[in-house]
Amino acid sequence: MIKIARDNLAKWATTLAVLFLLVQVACDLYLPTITSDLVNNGIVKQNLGYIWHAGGLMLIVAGIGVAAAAGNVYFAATQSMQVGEKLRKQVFSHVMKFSSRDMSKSGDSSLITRSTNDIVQIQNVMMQVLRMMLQSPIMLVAACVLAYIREPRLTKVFLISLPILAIVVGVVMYFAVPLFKSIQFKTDRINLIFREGLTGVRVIRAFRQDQREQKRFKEANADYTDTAIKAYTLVSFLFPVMTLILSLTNVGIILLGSHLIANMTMQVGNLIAFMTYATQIMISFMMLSMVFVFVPRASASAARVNAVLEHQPSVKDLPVADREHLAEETPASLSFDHVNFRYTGAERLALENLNFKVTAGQTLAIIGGTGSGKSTLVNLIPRLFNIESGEIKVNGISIDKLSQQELHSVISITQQKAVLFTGTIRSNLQFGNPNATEDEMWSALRIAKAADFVKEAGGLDAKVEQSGSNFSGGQRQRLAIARTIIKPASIYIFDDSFSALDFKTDAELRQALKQDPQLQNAVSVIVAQRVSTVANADLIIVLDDGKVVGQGTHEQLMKNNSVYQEIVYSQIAKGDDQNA
Ligand SMILES: Nc1ncnc2c1ncn2[C@@H]1O[C@H](COP(=O)(O)OP(=O)(O)OP(=O)(O)O)[C@@H](O)[C@H]1O
Repeated sequence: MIKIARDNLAKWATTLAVLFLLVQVACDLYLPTITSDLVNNGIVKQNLGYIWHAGGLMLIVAGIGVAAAAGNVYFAATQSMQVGEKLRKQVFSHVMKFSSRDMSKSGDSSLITRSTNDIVQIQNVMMQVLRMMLQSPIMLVAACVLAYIREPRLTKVFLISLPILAIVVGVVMYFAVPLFKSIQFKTDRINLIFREGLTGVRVIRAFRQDQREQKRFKEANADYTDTAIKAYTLVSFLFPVMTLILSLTNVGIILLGSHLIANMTMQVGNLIAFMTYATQIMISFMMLSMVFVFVPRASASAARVNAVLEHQPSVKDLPVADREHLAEETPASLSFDHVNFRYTGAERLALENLNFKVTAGQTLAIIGGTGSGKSTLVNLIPRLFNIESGEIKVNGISIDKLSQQELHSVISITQQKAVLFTGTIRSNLQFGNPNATEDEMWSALRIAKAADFVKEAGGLDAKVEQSGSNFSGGQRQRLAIARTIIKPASIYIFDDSFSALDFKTDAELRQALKQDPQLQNAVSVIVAQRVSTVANADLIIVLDDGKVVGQGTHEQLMKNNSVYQEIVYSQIAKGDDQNA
């Protein structure tokens, strides 16, 4: 919390908030003294002039107090909201640097809770600190001193009430603080189930698992609600108990005070002032106790946000001085030299001893069964993961020596699951190339066989809903392909991007890609399950369980590779391979 406050609160605004607060506290503390003097010297002595004088002074002091409170609220609110804004920005831009491994480590639903709910907790506590939490200890100490100065004999009452109050607050905190901390983790769980339910709604319905999912959500929701009820009930219990203690304290003060007044050893005004100070002491104590509830909760949130901000992305760039750069005139090429890769914590290598080189104008195809490592291989090219040993070169330079930004600027990729963003067709294509002209957009859409349905949908400004849900799976893939080819790059990667296309469209699309001048000067990497998609490639790599079991052209592999032959024959047998 302290680190977040130090890094994100503007010093001048925070100082002003504290200064306004001090003025407000001074006014609040001065008012009972004026009231006491007004009663003792004005009302009791029937001195009208003094009453007018003290009344006027009261109005001025109260006015200054209100103005100072307004100033404090303004700076406390703007500062705390800006802390929230800065933190959300920092978390978002830091998470953007995360590799797939970093993302899966934190969990995306937890990252969402951290950047929303946790940051709200922090900003609320910042507000309370700048508003009440600084005020209460100052008020508490000052009111005790002033009450003692005004009437030391009455302070005996506090010797009983304050320890009782401290015990009540301590007991409540002991039980409430762990509950508040666990609320954050339970919010994560609700978000996780909610997200899975929303993204998998069709699957859930298709498998008739609605009841099971609803039960899972109901349990997590009930668990969260139970904890929240317990935590807030405990805290709410504090207020009536404190009010009771405050009332009893006032009764004690009145009993003792009336005795002193009857003995003519104390003035009525002093009793009124003392009671006001007593109320201020009790209220400050109550506010201070809230510090012990909300600060630990926000500290737990701050620790969760700091954990994200301090997490070092597993894929890091070399220091600027050690980096190499891509030369514009270098022809495109991609090479793997004795590359081994293992997922973190895995016992076995996911990819073993990969060796190949493809140059400008060539197509590399990767084929293999489910889980053989095809996507893993292509994800190594943009360095989404670090390899264990060996070397990958793009345009002749080792990818470890390039900044990720520079590397990504020459790679254009369509992932296995086509991801579109909320907006329009135009904004999605501009993701690939922000400077693309309308002609270039239509050309990319034509090559990707997407122009017809885009025209029908209303053209480039047709809406794309969240995740492209208003388009079919095949349409989404074609739009993702158009976005890939509109980007000028040296390496084009299509990770199983043709799987949702029918054979005819698949063949037409590959033909169109072959004729595209941009792709003719680049390396194309195609991952596929269908032999028809890969048959014309310059180099085909056959993967099986992370190992290269065949490497060559379609003709070479048909002659001497049993695994490839098996794939081809199984597809012919199924009638899949009409175009091979
Ligand atoms: N993030 C990950 N962490 C750990 N293991 C992973 C991860 N991603 C994939 N794997 C494992 O690596 C192996 C290869 O997976 P990969 O996704 O590369 O296969 P694939 O050939 O692309 O499969 P498919 O054709 O089904 O898409 C699988 O055994 C998979 O379980």
